[in-house]
Amino acid sequence: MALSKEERILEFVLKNAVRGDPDSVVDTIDRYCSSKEWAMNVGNEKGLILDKIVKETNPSVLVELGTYCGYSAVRIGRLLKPDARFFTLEVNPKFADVARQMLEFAGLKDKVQILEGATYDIIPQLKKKYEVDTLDFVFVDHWKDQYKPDTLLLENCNLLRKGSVILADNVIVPGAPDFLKYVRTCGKYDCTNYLSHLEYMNEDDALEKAVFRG
Ligand SMILES: Oc1cc(-c2ccc(F)cc2)cc2nccnc12
Ligand SMILES: [Mg+2]
Repeated sequence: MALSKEERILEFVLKNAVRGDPDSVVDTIDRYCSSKEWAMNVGNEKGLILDKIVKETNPSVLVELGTYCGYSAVRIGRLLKPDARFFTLEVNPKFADVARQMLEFAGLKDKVQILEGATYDIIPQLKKKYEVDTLDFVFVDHWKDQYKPDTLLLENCNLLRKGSVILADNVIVPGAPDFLKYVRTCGKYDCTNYLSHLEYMNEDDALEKAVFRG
């Protein structure tokens, strides 16, 4: 069977990046996806904004919704303190398998836990099954129609506390209008928009930061 695009990206990393060096993994994925095949990684331009917000937050317990090939899991994982607990959720088994190998190659296997399944099944398990109290940081980068429902689920599962940071990718393209309207008007969040560009393209895109008021 021919390799999938995600497997081609992984193969390029295994051949061209430096094992155990997360920065080289991130740079190598960006090189492949900007020159050979576009893929929906957050990319380096929005990635630098993500880095800055992760560093400012310095999270101890965090979740990513949508792992894909593991690009942002490597990006975030490389900035975390040794005892941080980072869960990344992926519904597609093939993507989860690529991400698992990507994280292992980057040397982040023990820092990032990939949870395979639907966010609406896993989020309600975080407290009891994964011993999470509340979340310091959530990176939302999965299917746009899930952004608002999963934000409501995080609230209703009491996983957010005063200061919990939700950072959402793609609020312009593909866009998550119902999520944006909700976090900006419900009165529970302080919102900031970070205008940038769609990964590997010149098209506008943005990240939205929504800090829970508690
Ligand atoms: O960063 C992203 C970009 C796109 C995407 C696809 C096709 C286009 F034409 C433009 C943008 C989809 C995404 N789905 C899930 C998570 N992140 C995504
Ligand atoms: Mg995205």
